[in-house]
Amino acid sequence: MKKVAIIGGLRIPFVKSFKDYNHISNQEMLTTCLNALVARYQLSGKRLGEVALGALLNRSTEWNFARECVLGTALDPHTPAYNLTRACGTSLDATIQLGLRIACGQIETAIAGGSDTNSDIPLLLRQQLAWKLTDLRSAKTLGQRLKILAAIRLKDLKPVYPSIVEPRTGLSMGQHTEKMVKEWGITREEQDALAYQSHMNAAKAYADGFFNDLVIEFKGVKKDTIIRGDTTPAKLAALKPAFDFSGHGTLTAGNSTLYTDGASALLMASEEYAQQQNWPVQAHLVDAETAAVDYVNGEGLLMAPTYAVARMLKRNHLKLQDFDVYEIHEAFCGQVLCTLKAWEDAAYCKKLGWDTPLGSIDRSKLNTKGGSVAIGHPFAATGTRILAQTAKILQERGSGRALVSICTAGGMGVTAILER
Ligand SMILES: CC(=O)SCCNC(=O)CCNC(=O)[C@H](O)C(C)(C)COP(=O)(O)OP(=O)(O)OC[C@H]1O[C@@H](n2cnc3c(N)ncnc32)[C@H](O)[C@@H]1OP(=O)(O)O
Repeated sequence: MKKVAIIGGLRIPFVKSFKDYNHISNQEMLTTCLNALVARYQLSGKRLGEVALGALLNRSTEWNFARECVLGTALDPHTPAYNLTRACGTSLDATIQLGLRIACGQIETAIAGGSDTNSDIPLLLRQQLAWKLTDLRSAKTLGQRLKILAAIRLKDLKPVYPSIVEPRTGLSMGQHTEKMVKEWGITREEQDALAYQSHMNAAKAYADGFFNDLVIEFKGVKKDTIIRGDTTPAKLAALKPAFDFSGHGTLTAGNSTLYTDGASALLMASEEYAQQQNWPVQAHLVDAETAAVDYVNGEGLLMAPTYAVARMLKRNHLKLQDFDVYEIHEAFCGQVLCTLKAWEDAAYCKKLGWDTPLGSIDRSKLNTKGGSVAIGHPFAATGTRILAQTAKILQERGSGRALVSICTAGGMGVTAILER
């Protein structure tokens, strides 16, 4: 197996939805990231082995989204590309799939990436109207057409908005997380403290220039807009619950990810190819694991990373404490805290196949440059956002091992180990 090198990643600023990137398409956002990678690594006219990209809120007419993005760049048009989605784990999964192909020697270099926007969403027609319009297309006579048109009702015209509600439970991600934090006894104060830390870490990373080469200007926006260096524990404590209005809700706009628009991409290569190109290697992708939970029958929706990490640690003969960097996607601060608490719980860890608890992590190593609550979470873009950040942290450290973990809708988890 060849060593899989992460060369570097970048992204456009992540912004609060319905504001700066109104009506900007996923394709434009992601193509911008690809073109920036092309310029940075002199890829103009070069054929890459493969490109894997994803967007969750994409139009059905953009069925060849990834290839269209590639054709919008200065890459050699002989570069193949394919769409891939695994909810919020999309671009981490794209990196893993491409990494496997690099490791097997099938390809030498690749780009993974993702994009999502709530400000240019694909609205759908109601199914009743869609069927009527399909029938209209195949109607043979004027009479048949008039009959179909006459059957269209005003209520048929109401559009269908995509929603992040689990179809099998009817609950949103936030409502599921409210259930999880109640099960694990995670308090509002703990969630707000993690949110505060996320904002402080991100604001400090910006002040230190950490994001200078990770975030490129787009549409006049130079930096992420969700990060609040001026937030305070008191401001966070004053926010009202956003998902549970019974008086017992603890998730708020402050300790949850806000709806976000953005895109990110990551260049990878085999170790040998990176050397030939004189590309400094930031880190190596060492292993990865995915998992799923039975949330329909009671498991916590966003707890699948607990399983994935437990399996990945066993396979690599590692302990949870054998990491210098922990990058855990903050879908909600509550979900991160449930995950950490579950790893400390002996009975739960038995279920994960461990005789002893996985134990605690050193919290000072967690999301040290800010997590998704502060930076934002454009669903499919988060994976390569986290990987680019993690690889750079490892490069700056000079050595070390990082754990990357993302929970996803549908009760899945995507996790990976990076080393330098
Ligand atoms: C696997 C996964 O990743 S699952 C996750 C998938 N993602 C989701 O489910 C998205 C969840 N997010 C949401 O549903 C929405 O963004 C919500 C409900 C959290 C918040 O929506 P909104 O109410 O529109 O948020 P908004 O940005 O307006 O914030 C509400 C208030 O909180 C304030 N606020 C938000 N964050 C902070 C902060 N860190 N500090 C201080 N105040 C804050 C805002 O200023 C605003 O105050 P205002 O009403 O006085 O202007």
